[in-house]
Amino acid sequence: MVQIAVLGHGTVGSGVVEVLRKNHGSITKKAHDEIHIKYILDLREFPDLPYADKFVKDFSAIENDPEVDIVVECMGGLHPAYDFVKACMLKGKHVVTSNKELVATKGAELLKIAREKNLSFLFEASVGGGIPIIRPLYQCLAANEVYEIAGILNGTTNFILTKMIREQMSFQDALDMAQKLGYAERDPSADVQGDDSCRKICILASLVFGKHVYPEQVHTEGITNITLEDVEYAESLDGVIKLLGRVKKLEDGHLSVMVCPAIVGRSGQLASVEDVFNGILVRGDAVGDVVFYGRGAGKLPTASAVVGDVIDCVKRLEYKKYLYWEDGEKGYVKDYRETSSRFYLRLKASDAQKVLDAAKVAFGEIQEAHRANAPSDEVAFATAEEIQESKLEQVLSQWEQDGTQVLGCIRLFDY
Ligand SMILES: NC(=O)C1=CN([C@@H]2O[C@H](COP(=O)(O)OP(=O)(O)OC[C@H]3O[C@@H](n4cnc5c(N)ncnc54)[C@H](OP(=O)(O)O)[C@@H]3O)[C@@H](O)[C@H]2O)C=CC1
Ligand SMILES: N[C@@H](CC=O)C(=O)O
Repeated sequence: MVQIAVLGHGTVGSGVVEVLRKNHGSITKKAHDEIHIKYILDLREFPDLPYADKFVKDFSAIENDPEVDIVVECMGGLHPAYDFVKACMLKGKHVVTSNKELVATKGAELLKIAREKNLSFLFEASVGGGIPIIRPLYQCLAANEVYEIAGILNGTTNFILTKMIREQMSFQDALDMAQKLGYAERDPSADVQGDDSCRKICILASLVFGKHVYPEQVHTEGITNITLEDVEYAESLDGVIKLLGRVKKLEDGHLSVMVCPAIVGRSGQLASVEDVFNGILVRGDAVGDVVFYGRGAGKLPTASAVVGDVIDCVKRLEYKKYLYWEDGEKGYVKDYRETSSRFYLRLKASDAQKVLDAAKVAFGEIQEAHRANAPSDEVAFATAEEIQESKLEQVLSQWEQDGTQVLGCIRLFDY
């Protein structure tokens, strides 16, 4: 019998317990051993649960119990999650976590400890909720030189955007719903400001390219400035707005990594990913394009990934399969201002035609965008060519000085 402890009994932790209890028989067969939950750590009391006797409030009971083989961390946040996970590993316990903030920030260090101590440190649920993506990347696609990953990596924001686009629901109402459904982070600003997607693209980039990419190296924009007007203009360009995380390997060996709202073409591979679903496009030199799709958040989908890791861990208590990446370094991720994209711009100017003429001079060919009942002082267009970010900043700053107001600026990506 393998004894485990679950840290945190919120959305994910309670889902993990539920799945382990509900599917106990089949999980035992697949793990070739019985998995027994010895402790559940939480700050709250759960006296009415049939497993109320397992709750503890003192972490040291778990840390110091040599019978606990695997610790499943579902508390979230960096502290005390990092301190607890590290302490458990130093005591020789394997760790499974759903905590992307932990992996994106401390992954290289914790993977090093795992290797030194001959332990598993697994985190399938940290990216894409219930979608298998970590294991396919380091196992099934290991033959490839992966050169690009782009994905809708956050269920909450995709849910909000879908509600705004399909039902004209307000941003706040959609966010409230996502919180009630257990999709959002404890502090939902991490979802809507892009930090959650940033952590996830950091994990994927670190795993695929072998060197830690830290969240502070990644230019990150959220969806808080996206309006229903932008949604309508995007439709006229035959596109749809999605929050994307993207990493590309550049020819000089550096990475371009970014999180931002983007207009993707309706016929592209990510446009139809709606609601809480995530879609992750991986480009490999042998396989070509592969898209992973499924529920990116929520209690049971996430528990599915966590429990899958627990089973894998139990099967490998003796023979580890190491995940690994090195510490990162300054300059590894290219300054986003040196990269280029196509852009959609929405502007307010007293002389709209003058702005369109100036746009053609600055950016070359443009495609005008339209929406019903647009005021006469509003113009919107997409550039046909890619523009370097630093050049765009210069042009927009000059226009603002000349009295043109930038109401919207969104990249266009070909996925
Ligand atoms: N929700 C989702 O769909 C997904 C979440 N994740 C990740 O999984 C992790 C957990 O998320 P989620 O379950 O949604 O979060 P919740 O806030 O629902 O659950 C966290 C639980 O941990 C408890 N907790 C927090 N700190 C401590 C502590 N110091 N000691 C004991 N218990 C503690 C909380 O107790 P209390 O409430 O009393 O503070 C709460 O019960 C996060 O890292 C999240 O990013 C990953 C994929 C999907
Ligand atoms: N808040 C996250 C939860 C899963 O990672 C999301 O909405 O995607």
